[in-house]
Amino acid sequence: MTTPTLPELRDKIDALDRELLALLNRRAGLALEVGEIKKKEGSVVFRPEREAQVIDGLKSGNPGPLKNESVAPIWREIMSACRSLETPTRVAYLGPAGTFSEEAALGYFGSSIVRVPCASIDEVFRSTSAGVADFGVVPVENSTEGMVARSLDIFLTMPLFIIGETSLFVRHNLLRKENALDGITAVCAHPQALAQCHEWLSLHLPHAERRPVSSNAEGARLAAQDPSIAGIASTRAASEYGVHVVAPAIQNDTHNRTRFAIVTDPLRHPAPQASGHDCTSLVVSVENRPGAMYDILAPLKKHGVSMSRLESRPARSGQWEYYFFIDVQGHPNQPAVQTALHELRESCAFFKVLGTYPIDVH
Ligand SMILES: O=C(O)C(=O)C[C@]1(C(=O)O)C=C[C@@H](O)C=C1
Repeated sequence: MTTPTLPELRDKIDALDRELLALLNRRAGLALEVGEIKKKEGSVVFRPEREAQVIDGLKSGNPGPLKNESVAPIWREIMSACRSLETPTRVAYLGPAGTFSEEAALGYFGSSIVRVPCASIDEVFRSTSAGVADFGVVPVENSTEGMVARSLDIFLTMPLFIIGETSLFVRHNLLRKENALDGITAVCAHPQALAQCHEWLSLHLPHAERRPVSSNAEGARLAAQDPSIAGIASTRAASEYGVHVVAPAIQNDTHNRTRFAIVTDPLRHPAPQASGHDCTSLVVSVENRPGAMYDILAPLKKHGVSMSRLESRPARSGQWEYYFFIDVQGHPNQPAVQTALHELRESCAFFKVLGTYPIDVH
């Protein structure tokens, strides 16, 4: 048997690509029909639970050699393109172009979206609440630095609902106009990025001022204007602002990940239905009394509901009272979850469901 030549193999790839394109167009046609039905019903287009099920189903039946981790990004893009035929999806995130929040938004919704870059996390929440955007993408937790306090505080007051989550490996790079470390007097980046890189900064730029700015992309933009300033941002931001990566991967933790929540206005978008692999996020507060914490955890144990996260934030009452942010596995339409939440609510001074959504599929 003769091995095929490069041109022969490429001809075969071209033929398959034409078949794939024809199939994708048939899929897009079906999505358009689905869109018509939704328009008649007056129901929403974006269905995170359905998208999670599509990806889960394909991954579990994937015969390879395509790697399973390639399946989710490919189908997110396909569904993003199909979704955009049904209706535009406007997504707010902490901008400007080149931020990790933008990367998270594109990773979750795919690139066929209308981008709504915002100047601050507060503005992401406000734009989503005011209907300037359909969805907002906000950082909630970092594997090195812990919770993003500002996001959690806003969750307490804003009537927004979490409908999804996504997480991103965050590789921080030192960016500068000149390709050298000499002469850097200030490093401009988001406070979280400065904290996530403090070990490298202390070792290599101990005398440079660490100047917090509104986003890492803003730091990259400032670095592009002034050679005495360095920024800390992604390689995407480096090419966006035309600066050098002077030192790659300077974060303290090589496995540095940030988790983002996808939020929406519950009056315009219903909570996702159960996908089979779901998470429910809550915030509760309890009176400052013995056994209060036990009362929170007991209903979960009693009904076999797993808790995947527990964070506390001071309630700012001056009384050493706290809000607890809790993630439990499951969807409130499952009887065990429903009963556990009901019992939990009884023992809490404050109880709010922040959202229920499919667990991030990679
Ligand atoms: O199944 C639907 O409801 C669709 O609109 C189709 C589709 C898809 O492309 O598969 C697109 C958008 C939704 O978020 C979910 C899935």
